[in-house]
Amino acid sequence: MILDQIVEDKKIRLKEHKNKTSPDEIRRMAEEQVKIGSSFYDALKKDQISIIGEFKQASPSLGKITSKINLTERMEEYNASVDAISCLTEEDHFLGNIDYLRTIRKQTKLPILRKDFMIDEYQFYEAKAIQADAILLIAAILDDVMLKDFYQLSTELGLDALVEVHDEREMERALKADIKIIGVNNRDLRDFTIRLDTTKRLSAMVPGDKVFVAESGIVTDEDVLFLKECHVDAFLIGRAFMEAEHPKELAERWKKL
Ligand SMILES: O=P(O)(O)OC[C@@H](O)[C@@H](O)c1c[nH]c2ccccc12
Repeated sequence: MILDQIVEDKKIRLKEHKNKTSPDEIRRMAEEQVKIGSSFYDALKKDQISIIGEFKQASPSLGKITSKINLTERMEEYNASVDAISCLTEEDHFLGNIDYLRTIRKQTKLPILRKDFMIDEYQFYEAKAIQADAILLIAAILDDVMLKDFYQLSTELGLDALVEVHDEREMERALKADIKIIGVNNRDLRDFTIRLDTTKRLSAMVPGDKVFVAESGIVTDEDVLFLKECHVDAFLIGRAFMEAEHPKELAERWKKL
């Protein structure tokens, strides 16, 4: 399964990162940071629907994504239209990098989500050191103990955690761990099929006080209308924004729909 491969490759990358910047050093860097970005949680919790705009240059399911605009142009559009940014930092399968997040940080005060496969404490200090405001926790690659420990560490570091689930069992685990921000990935990472109905199915389990995020496969007006019916608080949009000449126009239209 692709997820296993990504995690294996991540372990190798992690070693490289630790060799370059030692765990002691990264902790020190994390402690030194003054928060620049606003609150990820607050950005999604507000009454109106929120949009998280992603920066993603490739993925195992979509291959290489060609963008018509450069990163600076993209950030101008995002700054004027979305509520939070998601930046892929996974190198091998998504062609991400922590340097992209650093570049984005210089161009926005919007909250930034570090989108990666978090499997080691080191990555949380690193996220803090590069001035991310939030991190992603993927329930499918974490057992209950890791989920709880990483969630607690995030909170201690002042990082919001978006916990990603894909089925009822993972949703139950997230609810048991008392996670505040829950995302449903509509993409099945085992075969890459996309079903927006996943959000609809799981929405019934989510108590009203949670922040509920629909992720992946949101491309058309119909998709947006369908998900609004599911009472989500936010959409996470990658490909549609990456391929759009003017993501701002799309974001504005979708908010109003
Ligand atoms: O490009 P899309 O279909 O709009 O999807 C965005 C986002 O949901 C997707 O990139 C994503 C969701 N969960 C992830 C976990 C790891 C990497 C990437 C992801």
